[in-house]
Amino acid sequence: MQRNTTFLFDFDSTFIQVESLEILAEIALANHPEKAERLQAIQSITEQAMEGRYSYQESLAERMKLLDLNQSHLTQAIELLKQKITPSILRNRAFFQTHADNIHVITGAFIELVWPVVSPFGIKRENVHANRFIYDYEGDVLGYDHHQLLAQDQGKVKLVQKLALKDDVIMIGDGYNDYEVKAAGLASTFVAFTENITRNNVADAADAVIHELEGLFITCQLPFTSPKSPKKVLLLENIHPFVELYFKENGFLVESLPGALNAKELHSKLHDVSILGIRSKTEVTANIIEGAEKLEALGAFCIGTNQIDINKACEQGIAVFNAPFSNTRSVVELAIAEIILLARNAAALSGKLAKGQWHKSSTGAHEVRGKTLGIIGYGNIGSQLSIIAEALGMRVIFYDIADKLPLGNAKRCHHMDEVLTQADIVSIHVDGRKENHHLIDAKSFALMKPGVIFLNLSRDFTVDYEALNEVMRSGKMKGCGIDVFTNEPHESKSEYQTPLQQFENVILTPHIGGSTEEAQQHIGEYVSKNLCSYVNEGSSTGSVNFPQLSLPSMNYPQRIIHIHKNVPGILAQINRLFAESGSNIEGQFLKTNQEIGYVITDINRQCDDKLLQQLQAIPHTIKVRVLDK
Ligand SMILES: NC(=O)C1=CN([C@@H]2O[C@H](COP(=O)(O)OP(=O)(O)OC[C@H]3O[C@@H](n4cnc5c(N)ncnc54)[C@H](O)[C@@H]3O)[C@@H](O)[C@H]2O)C=CC1
Ligand SMILES: O=C(O)C(=O)COP(=O)(O)O
Repeated sequence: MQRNTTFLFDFDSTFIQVESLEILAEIALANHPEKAERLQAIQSITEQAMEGRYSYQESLAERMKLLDLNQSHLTQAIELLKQKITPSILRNRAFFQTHADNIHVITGAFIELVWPVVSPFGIKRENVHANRFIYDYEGDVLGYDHHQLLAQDQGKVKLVQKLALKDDVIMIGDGYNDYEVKAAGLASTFVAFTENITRNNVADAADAVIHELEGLFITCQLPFTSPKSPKKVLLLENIHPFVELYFKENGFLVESLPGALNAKELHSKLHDVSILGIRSKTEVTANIIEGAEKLEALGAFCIGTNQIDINKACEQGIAVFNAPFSNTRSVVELAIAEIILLARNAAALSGKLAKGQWHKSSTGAHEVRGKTLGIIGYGNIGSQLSIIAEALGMRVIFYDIADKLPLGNAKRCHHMDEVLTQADIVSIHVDGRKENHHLIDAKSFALMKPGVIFLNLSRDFTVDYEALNEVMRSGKMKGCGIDVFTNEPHESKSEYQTPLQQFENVILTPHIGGSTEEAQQHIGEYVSKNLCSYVNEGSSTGSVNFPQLSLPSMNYPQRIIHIHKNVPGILAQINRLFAESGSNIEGQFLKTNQEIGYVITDINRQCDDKLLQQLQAIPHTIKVRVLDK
């Protein structure tokens, strides 16, 4: 970069995506009767001040009068603002760290909010210039320090004047008061930053308009460029907020949507997406995968992967990841709760009392101690349920198609019918493979004992729900707990009808078995880290369809990843091409599974286009990826 350049950054709507005072107002006015009017007034004053149509000094005073702040509002606002850092700022953290001596943040926002957000970027405390609150002895905000230069009209101009910078100065911001610094002759260049908001009069006055921070590197001809153009991540179905933050911090562009998408919407969204994150609702069919040209990895932020066409993902060289045990405990706790409540008729009695009917009775209400729990599917969930049920004094029997070690005193049955005929409670925990369609049908219900309690917290299609309705209608069954339904809605708040709603002793939950904060946080951390290390370094740990390789970090100029159908002789062909091109292999890793061969080669130089084309042309090649150190 040119030496002796100082960069002055605005904070609100530049460093962060929002106006910090507006966020603070949202929090402080949350329960205020005039919330809407006051927020609107604050927004309108901010806008007028930012466009240079209103005195800054008065605008700050007016806005502060509308708020009644205390310390807890500030704490909440800081947490929110940390999540609102502008994406291109976030992915260029290295720029701020490298040039910390020459970067100042100059803002009318308050230091209490600004410092926690900018300090992780290595920006120096003495280079952050902001307003400050004044507090009473109880920590409530009395007001702000009117004497600060930044609280006054032309505050930024006065402040920069006082700094008496000797270097070439570049001011970057979205507001008219940022332009004023250049207009006053205190900066050689004013760069209008429009990633969050575009103000036409500000952009018109600017020497350059940049939509993302990378534009600054080009405008100012700085050799400091972002290492690669950022890859895009699409997150659906309300995935835990940690995930968005994690990907942004790792330099990805992230779009998060609250619901699932249908096939058409998903198809059109995926054209430029490298990583897709979903939960159980989004169907990722063969067609969708075929159309997603840039897709490298797919994360199921849940246990089940039956919603994804895994074979097609293998054919296209797309690695699929899930969280095989992060929500196991949550499902088990719900199942245990349902077993107890149904055994006590509590669901029916609670429903009656909710309607004003007091039905105190012990008839048909039972303890679960000593009762036989029959578990179908003794995997992660089934086996953990077994342990907790035994701890409650239940007798456990189970059936699994795989040879599973019985835990505690649980008894393994060799046929599902043995479980169905003996159990007082039957709980289904099989995986979502296609063969399990209507595993439990009318015949299965016929085998069960009268008064049985039935739970399905696995997948809807494992149970014939028409047959379940019939058996509930017949009165044979004591009750059922159902968490998974046919055609579940895509959005979290929707209407939903099922014939099971007509019965009393039922517990119907909207697929919340794994929906606890603990589970979602753990799933978020587990899956996003695996996805990130796959895309950035090639490690496939945690993948459900790729051979699992945990790789050392990249120490050589390039890592070439060759994904191919698992047929003999490919490795030899790859190595012949490396040898012929004069590349020295510094490290090599190979792992195969039934479908895929996964070869990772670290080489001592940048691979040229010819070599890449040759690697791609090896018969049975699915995909070649190149990772730069
Ligand atoms: N309701 C919810 O929110 C949640 C539901 N789930 C679902 O719960 C189910 C179980 O999950 P995990 O225990 O983690 O899976 P898992 O893969 O650890 O265990 C499934 C077990 O079922 C066995 N199995 C498969 N087909 C069978 C059959 N026909 N008969 C007997 N055994 C059979 C397998 O051998 C395996 O041991 C899955 O369908 C999963 O998608 C998981 C988490 C949350
Ligand atoms: O983990 C699973 O397989 C589940 O069924 C949970 O799905 P969800 O993340 O709640 O959409």
